[in-house]
Amino acid sequence: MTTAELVEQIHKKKSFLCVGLDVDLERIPTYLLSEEDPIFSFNKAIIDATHKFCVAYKPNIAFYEANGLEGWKALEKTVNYIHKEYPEIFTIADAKRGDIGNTSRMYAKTFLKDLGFDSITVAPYMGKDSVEPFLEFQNRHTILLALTSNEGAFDFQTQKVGDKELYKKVLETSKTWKNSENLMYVVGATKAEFLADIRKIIPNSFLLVPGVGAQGGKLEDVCKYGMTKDVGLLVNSSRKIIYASESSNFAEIAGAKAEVLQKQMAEELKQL
Ligand SMILES: O=c1ccn([C@@H]2O[C@H](COP(=O)(O)O)[C@@H](O)[C@H]2O)c(=O)[nH]1
Repeated sequence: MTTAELVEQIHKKKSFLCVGLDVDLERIPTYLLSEEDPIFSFNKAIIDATHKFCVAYKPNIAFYEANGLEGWKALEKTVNYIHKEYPEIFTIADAKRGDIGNTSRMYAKTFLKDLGFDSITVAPYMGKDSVEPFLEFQNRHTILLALTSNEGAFDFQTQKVGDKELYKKVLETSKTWKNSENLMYVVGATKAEFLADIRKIIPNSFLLVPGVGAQGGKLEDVCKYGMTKDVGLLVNSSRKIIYASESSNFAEIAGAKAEVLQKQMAEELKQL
């Protein structure tokens, strides 16, 4: 999907919500566990109930890998289902990969070609040659970790390297890489106050913003400091939506939670 198509969808749905599909078998309704593929059954119900209110889905790959081969099969079925039934929706493999060039090339092939995700999260730590193999894919997006939502972000990312914080170096340096137009960045909603500075370096890039909901980040703050004229934001919420209810109406309740966020986003979009 191109960025222009993503922006079009955001305006059409009045939403920049990304629903995180972090399926934990210990948290899904127990009656689903007797189904042939409980992970896919859960995802399908969540997707069918929330698709009207969101523009992106983000399965975090850890939750699939943790279930071995069955998990990988469920991941593949989930991304195929989204692309077949709701082709207007942007898909994010939250895999946080990155390695020496020839290894990164394999990660990129797996997620962006074979599984067909529109984007993948990548760690910048190993530098240019670890990220550029992901950037080669046309109309696919590499979402580089810039300033993450967790407390540990202060261990390295906000520390100065020379005269500048590491996360700022990541933003500045990554702009010089080949096919950098295919870059987006992760910035945690819990670090919204950093967004004004971040926008000085990357005024137009799309940001994936996790941390609204369970981690306490505020949508209003993210919009105040991070929104661009083309919106420039995909705000993720996972647990607060998909585990809002553990009973048989879990999907309906997830839909209602997603709608609440969508309505807040529609209000924010009026200010553009
Ligand atoms: O900085 C980051 C990067 C990724 N994540 C991931 O996003 C979701 C957040 O889930 P919630 O349940 O809405 O807290 C999850 O998959 C994280 O691994 C992040 O939180 N922060």
